[in-house]
Amino acid sequence: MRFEGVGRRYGPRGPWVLREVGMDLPAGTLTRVTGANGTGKSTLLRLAAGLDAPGEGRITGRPARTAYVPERFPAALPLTALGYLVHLGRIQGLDRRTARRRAGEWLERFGAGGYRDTRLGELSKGSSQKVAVAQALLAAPGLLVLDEAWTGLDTGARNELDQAVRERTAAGGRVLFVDHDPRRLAGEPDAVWTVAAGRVTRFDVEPPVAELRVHITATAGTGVPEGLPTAYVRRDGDRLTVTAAPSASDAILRALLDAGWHIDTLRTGTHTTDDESVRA
Ligand SMILES: Nc1ncnc2c1ncn2[C@@H]1O[C@H](COP(=O)(O)OP(=O)(O)OP(=O)(O)O)[C@@H](O)[C@H]1O
Repeated sequence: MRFEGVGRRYGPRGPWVLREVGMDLPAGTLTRVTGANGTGKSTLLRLAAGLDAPGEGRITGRPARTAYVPERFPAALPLTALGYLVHLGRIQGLDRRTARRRAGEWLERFGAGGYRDTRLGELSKGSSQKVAVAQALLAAPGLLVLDEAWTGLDTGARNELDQAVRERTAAGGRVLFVDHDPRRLAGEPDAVWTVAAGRVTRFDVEPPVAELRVHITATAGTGVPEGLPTAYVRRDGDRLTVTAAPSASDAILRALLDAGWHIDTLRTGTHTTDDESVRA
């Protein structure tokens, strides 16, 4: 699936919210979209899901089965949770038995099995969100679009949705998501795209966001030990500063002590771009 020169504005004379978007969504991949509030993330996701059409450019290769979960779920329908899911499953091409079985399974997975016969309007916000997510997963979509879909879910259901996302990509589906929590599926996306000033640009790797780091300073040694685990090393006179992930600290301390260094300080902090500028 591909965006080619896609632009979108609201109203014929409105400002362009997005312009010249060129984005690939290959089968079997997880794609994250980031960006500040109001930059156009939801607009991009609605375009991807086909709920909104580009004002210019085109989107090709969208899978026939596409599902979308918004942050807020319109629950004012006179149906029970199960009735609603079966109805949507039928619309998505499932036979009634399969729709009923899968609806029950997804409600159970998200811890909402007890609400299957509850009317949508009587569900709490969290339970409504579980129904919204179940609705999107029912028919194993080739494209799953999640716009802050974790909001309002309890921890168990959030983990279950993470797992469902992994299952979708493993089965060859595409998953496109926005979430305010930078730890959501951290390290798992195949691509991260950022929306800013109407443009959508790709990061090749997910930028570390406030990642915890250990900073070790040492003196009185001679050479920098070889083969330090992935670390940024800065030499400043006879002082060495090593910055790395906390999981690497034992190995780094051992290597420095073995090489005759004296450890002065060890502190933890968050990742800063300064660390990158001193990459050894
Ligand atoms: N239906 C609409 N009519 C007019 N303007 C809209 C409409 N939907 C969005 N916009 C405008 O388009 C811009 C991008 O909105 P969008 O909701 O896509 O951003 P977002 O990055 O998802 O924001 P947030 O992080 O706050 O959810 C905003 O300036 C918004 O006011």
